[in-house]
Amino acid sequence: MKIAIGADHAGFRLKDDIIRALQAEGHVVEDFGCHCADSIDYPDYALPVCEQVVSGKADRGILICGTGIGMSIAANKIPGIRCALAGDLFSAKATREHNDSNVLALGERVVGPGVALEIVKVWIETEFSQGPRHQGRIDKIKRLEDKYGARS
Ligand SMILES: O=C(CO)[C@H](O)[C@H](O)[C@H](O)COP(=O)(O)O
Repeated sequence: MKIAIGADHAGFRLKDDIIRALQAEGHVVEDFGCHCADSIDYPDYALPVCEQVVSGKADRGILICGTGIGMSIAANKIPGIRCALAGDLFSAKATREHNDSNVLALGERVVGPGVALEIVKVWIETEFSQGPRHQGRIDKIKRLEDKYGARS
């Protein structure tokens, strides 16, 4: 799988751990920064990762900040992105099965690297549960984007 990844200054250490783990599993990872603890603004790093996903250049995206919240808010402003903030394995699995999430957000200040790497693994490996129940809800999210996207 091709995965785009980005982080702010509060998430770049976990990003590097995740990149190593994904590469060890054979995934192709493109790193959109940042690379040090100098304070930066997470929306600037959410955007290129999400653009890779909506353009189809990447299969999935992963974003890390202190809590994962800022990254997830920013990512979900971009039409076509379904970004899930996950801090546990159940949610990571469910958001793939139910929401077909295409971007995962993590909080380096919230989850330790051990849990984070397990979350990434289950999120990468879980397939969307095809079927009218979940697809119908995703279609309704798309209609929300169509109605409000230009103003959000
Ligand atoms: O957006 C966030 C909060 O939901 C992220 O956790 C950021 O990483 C955080 O705000 C950065 O905080 P800092 O005090 O500027 O390091």
